Amino acid sequence: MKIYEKAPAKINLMLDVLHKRPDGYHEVEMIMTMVDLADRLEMEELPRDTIIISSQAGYIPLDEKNLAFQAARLIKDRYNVRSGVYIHLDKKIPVAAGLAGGSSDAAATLRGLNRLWNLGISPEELQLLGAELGSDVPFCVTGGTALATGRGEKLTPIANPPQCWVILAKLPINVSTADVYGRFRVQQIQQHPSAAAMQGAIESGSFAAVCNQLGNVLEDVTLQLYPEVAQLRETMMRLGADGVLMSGSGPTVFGLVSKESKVARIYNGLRGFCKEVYAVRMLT
Ligand SMILES: C[C@@](CO)(OP(=O)(O)O)[C@H](O)COP(=O)(O)OP(=O)(O)OC[C@H]1O[C@@H](n2ccc(N)nc2=O)[C@H](O)[C@@H]1O
Ligand SMILES: Nc1ncnc2c1ncn2[C@@H]1O[C@H](COP(=O)(O)OP(=O)(O)O)[C@@H](O)[C@H]1O
Repeated sequence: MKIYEKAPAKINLMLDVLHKRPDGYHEVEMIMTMVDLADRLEMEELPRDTIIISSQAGYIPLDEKNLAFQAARLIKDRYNVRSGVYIHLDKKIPVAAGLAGGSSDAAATLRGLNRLWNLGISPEELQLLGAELGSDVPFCVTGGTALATGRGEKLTPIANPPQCWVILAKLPINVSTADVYGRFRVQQIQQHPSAAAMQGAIESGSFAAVCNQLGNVLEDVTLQLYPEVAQLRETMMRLGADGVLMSGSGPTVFGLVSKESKVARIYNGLRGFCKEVYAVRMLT
């Protein structure tokens, strides 16, 4: 039997860092949602006690460094599953981009193997397993739109933002999340974005209000390291996106656009500047 799972990318509509914790992680407040740009996973049971990963993408690890491998190993160990699994990853989400591609693959693996092996694990338990793999994995398990606190693993589902187009642009730079958090200094932040204000904007259903509340304190770090990302951000604004922000630790910059008539112009304008551009819908 084969099981298929879709692993969508996330964007952070707001991201604030409160402080660095004694365990080295940062306490955050984020509002995250999913967009319709997704990896596709195919999972098939193997009689032997082994985990095999393949992918059409030549640039991700296929061994135990792969987050899908780690998710399969975790679920096998925790639930004493003797059989193995073959997982094929059809990668569409850019890697190390601030879009949680690896985390979403891990979450899709947890969901898929729960079905493949009839384990009956609840979504809450899958989220707890996900937290052992990475801070963004619990959100990717259930998706939707959520306020994430703690190191990102404590989730409160909230309303979906008003439907719109999301234009994503990624320059050929790989950003390390650990490096960006490592360089972040909370005392250098002059204006913190507000989770409450973003939640209010979303609940009001006003697209303009959502655009006004976009904010990400990690932008300062990544934009300073890579001035070309700042340029890309400005270009997206100039081309007429209604709201622009860097997602997560970057370097992907996204623009929210309400009018379909503007999408092609912005998309084509960016393509002159950046090879990887996607125009997708929010997954609401
Ligand atoms: C910044 C965000 C925003 O959604 O996303 P990405 O840019 O990675 O997509 C997340 O906080 C990333 O979550 P994730 O990529 O799962 O991070 P993890 O694997 O848990 O941690 C990688 C490293 O980032 C740092 N880290 C991560 C989360 C956090 N709240 N504080 C941290 O300081 C730690 O140094 C950790 O060793
Ligand atoms: N299934 C996977 N897909 C993508 N990257 C993966 C995967 N498994 C492990 N990785 C590694 O995880 C790192 C971060 O990848 P990714 O999740 O795409 O970044 P981000 O969290 O910034 O969105 C990369 O260095 C990549 O090699």
